[in-house]
Amino acid sequence: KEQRDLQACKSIVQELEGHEDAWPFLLPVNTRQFPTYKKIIKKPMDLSVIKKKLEDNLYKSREDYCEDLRLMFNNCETFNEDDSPVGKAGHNLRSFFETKWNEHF
Ligand SMILES: Cc1ncccc1N[C@H]1CCCS(=O)(=O)C1
Repeated sequence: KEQRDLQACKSIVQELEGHEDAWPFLLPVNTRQFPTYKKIIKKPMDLSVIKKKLEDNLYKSREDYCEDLRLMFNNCETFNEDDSPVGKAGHNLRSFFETKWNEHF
């Protein structure tokens, strides 16, 4: 049922936010600090936006929500080297997310 899905998606976001490798994803990337980001990444996404969209009921389905999380991780891989601190955090948090996703659904 959709209501149960929404609750599961909210709890997954909370678990991601509490993960030690969530620090690069808690807020939108600062484009003053990373001036090329807007040019390279066409659709920025972060955990604060995903959380807001959940709260505002903007996701049509759990797949819609999952798409935003995968967009966030793919943006990270596009912009960051795999062996950089942000790149490593992205790989770790993605793995944590996919595990939680499979636990719930
Ligand atoms: C996810 C991401 N992709 C590309 C560049 C930067 C980031 N995240 C930043 C978020 C604020 C802290 S930081 O500036 O160290 C890292």
